Amino acid sequence: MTTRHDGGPGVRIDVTGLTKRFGSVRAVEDLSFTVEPGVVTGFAGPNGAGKTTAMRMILGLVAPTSGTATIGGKRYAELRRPSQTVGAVLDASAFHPDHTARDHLRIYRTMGRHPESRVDELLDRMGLAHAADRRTRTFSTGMRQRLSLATALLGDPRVLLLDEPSNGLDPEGIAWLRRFLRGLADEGRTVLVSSHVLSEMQQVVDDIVMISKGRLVAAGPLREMERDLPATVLVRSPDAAELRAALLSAGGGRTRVETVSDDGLRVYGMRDADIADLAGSKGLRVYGLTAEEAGLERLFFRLTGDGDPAPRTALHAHGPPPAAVPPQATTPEGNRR
Ligand SMILES: Nc1ncnc2c1ncn2[C@@H]1O[C@H](COP(=O)(O)OP(=O)(O)OP(=O)(O)O)[C@@H](O)[C@H]1O
Repeated sequence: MTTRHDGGPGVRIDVTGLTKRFGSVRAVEDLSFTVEPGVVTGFAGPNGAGKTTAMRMILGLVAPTSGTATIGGKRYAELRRPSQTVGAVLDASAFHPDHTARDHLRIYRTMGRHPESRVDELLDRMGLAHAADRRTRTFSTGMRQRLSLATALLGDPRVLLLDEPSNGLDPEGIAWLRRFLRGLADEGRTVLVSSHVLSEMQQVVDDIVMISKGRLVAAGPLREMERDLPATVLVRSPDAAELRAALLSAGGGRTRVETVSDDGLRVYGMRDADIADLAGSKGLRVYGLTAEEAGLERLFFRLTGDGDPAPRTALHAHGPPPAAVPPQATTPEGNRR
């Protein structure tokens, strides 16, 4: 077993040929990937791609139609002390509204037979000590996410599976979550975190498993995938048609130009300064130039062949990103309520 981190033995997740059909719905189809310890692995894909179903199969909550998922070489049902091996958050809202944060953790602590000291330790670590005796009905989304994570960590598990943990978090909450996930990986843990917001995931993950319509699209280190993407520049110009012709003519076959809106072009294979110079020399107006980073969204759309996503950096041509979806009704220990 390998780990890219020095902090103790790591536990790998192996998913092999995993398939789940619900009647005629192919939720997960012949999915194979590994999740390594010591890094944060993003499980990315649009709504309905099959992320939750795959995670539920890894956790033994849904029986696969075929294929296997193992944690440290064992299926979930074969683990001797599951809550000391795997912590999971599939739903950050599954709390009894009248229980306090401390009540909640004490119940799960008792069920998992974890040391009593874990409750206060985790309330502290999650920044919830001040709210320990408040009823969870008064908790904000961010506080609920933190309490879910605390529950998942009660058994000090080496493996964490988190389904859309950034859902509903404000920018400060997302920044906290990023630091938290990085800390878990730095402790040598195996961290699989799903999200349908690819741009958000890009800032925290080391490895990525990308799925679409239940199938694997790509898997591997994010940096390597990004390297394969050509740099692009978004250009906003009221003379877009003329500029497009000039770019193609000057680029001599090395430059590709995509029309993204009435006055928006995406240019492949030419630097922003060269585009500005060319436009100036032809007397064409340019109102905006944005060098785009090789983003996960572009990678995803390129790999799935579904066309490029709406440009968000400069042109805002196609409206806001999709809304977050509510998580599923499952407790951190995986039992439906
Ligand atoms: N119990 C079920 N019965 C029938 N169909 C299901 C069931 N659970 C999931 N599905 C279907 O399987 C597909 C994958 O759903 P899943 O929730 O795993 O996707 P997801 O990637 O987690 O999406 P989201 O980001 O929206 O949560 C969807 O078409 C969904 O409707």
